[in-house]
Amino acid sequence: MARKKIVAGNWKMNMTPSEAVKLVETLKPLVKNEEVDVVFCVPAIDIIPVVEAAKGTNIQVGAENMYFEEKGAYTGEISPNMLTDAGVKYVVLGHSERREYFAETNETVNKKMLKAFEHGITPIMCCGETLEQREQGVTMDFIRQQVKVGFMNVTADQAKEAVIAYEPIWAIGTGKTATTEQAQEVCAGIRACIAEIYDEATAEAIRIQYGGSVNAKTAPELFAQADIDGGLVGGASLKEDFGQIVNYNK
Ligand SMILES: O=C(CO)COP(=O)(O)O
Repeated sequence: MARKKIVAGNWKMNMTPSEAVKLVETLKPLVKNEEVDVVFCVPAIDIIPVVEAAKGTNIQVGAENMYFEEKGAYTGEISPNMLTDAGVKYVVLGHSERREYFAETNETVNKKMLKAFEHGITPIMCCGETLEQREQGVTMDFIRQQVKVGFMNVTADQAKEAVIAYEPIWAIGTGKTATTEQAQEVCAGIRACIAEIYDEATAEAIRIQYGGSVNAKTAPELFAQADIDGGLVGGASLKEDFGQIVNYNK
């Protein structure tokens, strides 16, 4: 069975609540595509107004992070229950910016993965190499470790529902998209890694996105690759271009 494409915007630390509502109003008519799951991953404070503004549309709302405990003395953190109660369906976990600036590790990502599944939130787990690692030829070793630790104790049935985003760090926000061949090669490698951990059926079911300077021009070719099931889009998700990216096949 063919996997449904999933195109998610990662707004990062952009858009105040009022700006967020305006952006949803602008994008609402542009992001209709029945062949694609459309997700807006937004800052925590924007979640409630964005869920409200997206009611009755095909837009699903995601968070950009989540804590792995249920509740308690964790000042500043957001729990899975808070997210589901607000209407969140997806959560981005282990984005390279969180790994770099907020000490996120494969182990904390794994704890968050398990919590997300426990609460019925679909994780979008990010992985990806630095330029140095690519040049040293250890791209796949590094990513396999991220995936293997990230999915520790995740069942095959859960993994089938998960999303992995391959985001080469050197391509994020740099305007340097990985070539289609580079992106396809790593996404195929990630799928092979999932087949090793689980089985062929799980590898066939899991959705793998590419992220890193995706734009309206590069999306069609990228998303047409055998192992690329859509994209995680940063900068271009804040503009009308996001509509074209979602409609890459039109
Ligand atoms: O980090 C990204 C999405 O999570 C990619 O960001 P850009 O699309 O801005 O390069």
